Amino acid sequence: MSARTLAIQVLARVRATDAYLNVVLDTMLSESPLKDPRDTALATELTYGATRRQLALDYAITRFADRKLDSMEDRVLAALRIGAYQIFHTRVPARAAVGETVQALKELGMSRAAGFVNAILRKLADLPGPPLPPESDTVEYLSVRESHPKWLVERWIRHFGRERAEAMLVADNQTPPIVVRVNTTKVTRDALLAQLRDVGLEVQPTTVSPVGIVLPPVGRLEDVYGYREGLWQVQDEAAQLVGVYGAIPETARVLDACAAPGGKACHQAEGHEVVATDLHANKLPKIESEAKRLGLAGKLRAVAHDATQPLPEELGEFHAVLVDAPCSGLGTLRRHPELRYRRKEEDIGRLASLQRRILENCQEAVPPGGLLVYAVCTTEPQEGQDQVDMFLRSHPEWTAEPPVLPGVKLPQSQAWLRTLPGPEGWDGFFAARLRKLY
Ligand SMILES: C[S@@+](CC[C@H](N)C(=O)[O-])C[C@H]1O[C@@H](n2cnc3c(N)ncnc32)[C@H](O)[C@@H]1O
Repeated sequence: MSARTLAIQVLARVRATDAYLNVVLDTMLSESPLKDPRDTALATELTYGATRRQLALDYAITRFADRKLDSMEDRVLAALRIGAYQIFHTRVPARAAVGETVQALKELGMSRAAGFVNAILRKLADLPGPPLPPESDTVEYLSVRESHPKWLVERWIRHFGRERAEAMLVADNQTPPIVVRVNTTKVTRDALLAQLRDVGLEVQPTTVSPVGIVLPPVGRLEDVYGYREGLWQVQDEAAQLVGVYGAIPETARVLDACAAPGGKACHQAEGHEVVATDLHANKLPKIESEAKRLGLAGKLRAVAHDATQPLPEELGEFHAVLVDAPCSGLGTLRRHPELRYRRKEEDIGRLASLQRRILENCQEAVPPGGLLVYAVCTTEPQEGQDQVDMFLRSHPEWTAEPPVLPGVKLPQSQAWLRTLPGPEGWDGFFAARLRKLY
């Protein structure tokens, strides 16, 4: 199988089943591994790139197609998107992009559609660049140019201003760097940086997180130095900052109430005894296997539990609770490129209500003097700052208490930790550190 044949099948399956792109890609790559690692890299770039740019590619394809995109067979539309992506966004010469994509479709037994796809792709290849609406309509223009739904473009301009909103849209179309958190129970960051350089990797420390390392593009992460030994765990710099910002005292027993897949729970387990709960029992083995790989299994227990419901007594008492709540995920669109087309504006209010219920329930588990760290990987104030403001207004026994962290300069506005997608290269996160006074 070629990279393009696999890429067409991946996009077709994502469209047909509404599945996550990363899950389908990983499954298909393990079912039908490509022999050359360069083909794996190409299939990854084509599927992620064509999904990130999907709205703009569809805008171009629609110009030349004599039928509606919705009525096209999944593999035909996937081939058109993959072909158009190569033409507009890669160095593949246009002629090869068209020829190889049409060939891939034929290999899938779709010879009858090949002529149709060939004709459209050739017309796209003749264009000087991707077609765009007039700049006079800012929202429509940015929506197509950066491939985000109009409601989201409008919303970001309203919340963050045109300049920041544009930077966020652009950042969502970049491939994120691979960032790992050093397992400080096994190695220091300086020592791990030196060890990774010794094996020939060009690594850099993260600029703000004191425990992060940026890796260069690598093949399988499992083959990178230190993976098997549990010296690091993949985690975006902004997600690492949530753990750092939490600054939970060393002796505290910690509940991570929404823990899967376990990045923040394992971070906490480096210094604390942690109970990691999640609504979905099928997500617990991933948390457990990561804790085991990192040598933290003795410090972490994973349990299925709904965070809107009172905690079972047998889980014991906690000094601090982390609520990394289910959210709209709008701070992580570069990692989950299909999410921007699936999310609806109404989801934000629905998720904010769920977060509110989780927060209300989890605050009960914190004793006077204890901490609650609330975090969401979204850009939306309704799920972040507004949520916490509302909580504090109705709970005079709680206060926001930003940590004192000598030597760590956090991106912080007033009492909160907030990161936004943009040139800083990290995900969008919001976190608040709350103390129960009485
Ligand atoms: C943002 S993710 C947590 C990420 C995790 N803290 C990490 O750093 O790897 C939110 C998690 O909340 C879980 N979740 C959703 N509703 C929940 C509920 N009612 N109770 C507990 N967990 C829930 C989801 O299954 C999801 O794994």
